[in-house]
Amino acid sequence: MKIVNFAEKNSELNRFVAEIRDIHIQQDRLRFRKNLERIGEVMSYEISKDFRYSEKLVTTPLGTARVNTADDKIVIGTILRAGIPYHQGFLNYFDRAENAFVSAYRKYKDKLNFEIFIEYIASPRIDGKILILTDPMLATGGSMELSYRALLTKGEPEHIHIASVIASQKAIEYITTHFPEEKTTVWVGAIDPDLNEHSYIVPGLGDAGDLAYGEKE
Ligand SMILES: O=P(O)(O)OC[C@H]1O[C@H](OP(=O)(O)OP(=O)(O)O)[C@H](O)[C@@H]1O
Ligand SMILES: O=c1cc[nH]c(=O)[nH]1
Ligand SMILES: [Mg+2]
Repeated sequence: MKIVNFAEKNSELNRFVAEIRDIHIQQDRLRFRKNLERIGEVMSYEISKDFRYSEKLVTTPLGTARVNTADDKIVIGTILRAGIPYHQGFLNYFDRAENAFVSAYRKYKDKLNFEIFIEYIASPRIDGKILILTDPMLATGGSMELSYRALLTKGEPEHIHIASVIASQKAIEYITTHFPEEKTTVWVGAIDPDLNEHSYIVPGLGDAGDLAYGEKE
């Protein structure tokens, strides 16, 4: 399985990731959401290099230009809530893509133990399409896997791109054993070493959904 870790190369994307992590900057919700969106845009550009292209003829006012454009059918799938601004970044580039939304939430039995529940799914058919699953945080990898399984009720994608901003090392291992090896690619802004006892990524950034939209009850 190909795993692309953007932190291994220096680029402006690192600054966006640094800002969403930084306790002095991340409280600015508008900037937090905008940075998730910008990271989605940068990742879209990189992922687009893996698509299939063919030459098209474009009529300009002065003649005909030959342009290589992508032929793949793309579905951007997102996990609520923190996925929303990140999703928008992908949609800014893949503006002709179809879209899927899944809700996944942690239901705590006590302070430390939780189950993940999927209650809502809105998706087109995904057979033979390129499915880009976007969620800024991959902590245990459980929400991503369950969301993928929920989307499989809508067909079998040709390829799956998993895009996250911060993943734990454990989640990367989880994804490599729970997604089809031959047709999954993982794109992450950074891979962090630890999960704490609440299964939050350490150092991570905290709760992405709360930082984007405010605390919930
Ligand atoms: O890999 P996992 O262990 O499943 O954790 C990751 C999930 O946690 C976050 O969502 P959260 O449950 O905080 O929901 P929210 O976006 O509504 O805050 C994140 O956006 C992922 O969906
Ligand atoms: O570190 C984590 C884990 C789950 N959800 C988050 O937003 N952050
Ligand atoms: Mg959250």
